[in-house]
Amino acid sequence: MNQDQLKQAVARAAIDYIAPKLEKDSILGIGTGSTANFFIDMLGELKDDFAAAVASSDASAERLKGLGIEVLDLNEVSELVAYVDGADESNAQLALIKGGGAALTREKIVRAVAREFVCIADESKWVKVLGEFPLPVEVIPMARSYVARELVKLGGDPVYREGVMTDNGNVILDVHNLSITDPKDLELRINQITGVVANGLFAHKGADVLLLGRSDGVETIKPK
Ligand SMILES: O=C(CO)[C@H](O)[C@H](O)COP(=O)(O)O
Repeated sequence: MNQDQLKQAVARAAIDYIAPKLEKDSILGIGTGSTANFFIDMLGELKDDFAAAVASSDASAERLKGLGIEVLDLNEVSELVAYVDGADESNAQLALIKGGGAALTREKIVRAVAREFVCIADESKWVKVLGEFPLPVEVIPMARSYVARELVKLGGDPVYREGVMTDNGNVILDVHNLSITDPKDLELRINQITGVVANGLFAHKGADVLLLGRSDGVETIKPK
């Protein structure tokens, strides 16, 4: 199976996982990226079984609306039955790196409101130690150089993602060459740098379940 087929398989597994949890008034949180897109496209099948969705990006919101799924502003919602999204890396504790698609801040906010985070990923995202994928950090534009210098002090090599502006009007620094042995600690340290809006470590609130697509099937993984 190629990577896209694995992504489709985990999207299908997420539909099967979510379907029994949906009630007529349920609101679902939906993430961003190519794996999330496969999920969104299949979610059309269930659109009469839940009330509405909240999306972590404008792109996902448009895709959902295109299928006739109502999209709500998060401020209108007090709880999401689940949040379904992809990841750039996951370790065995289901601490994640996210933000390859620059949507990390909204993803963190939507995830915070969700009862359960169902992560969907192909096996290329499964790692022993997080950090081979450069860690995205969303930064207020005027703080970019200052934050970059502070990230160097933490041992990383930040690279400005040129030409990219987030849905919140900010910029992204991708931090290379980190070996993240304590994701919870690093998540807090980076958040403490003035000018950082959010970083792509989902360690304090990681995934509750990972549906991991392998060539021999989808594995359901709970945090170690
Ligand atoms: O965090 C994300 C977007 O900000 C995505 O979930 C992550 O980049 C994975 O993307 P894909 O499913 O396309 O591999």
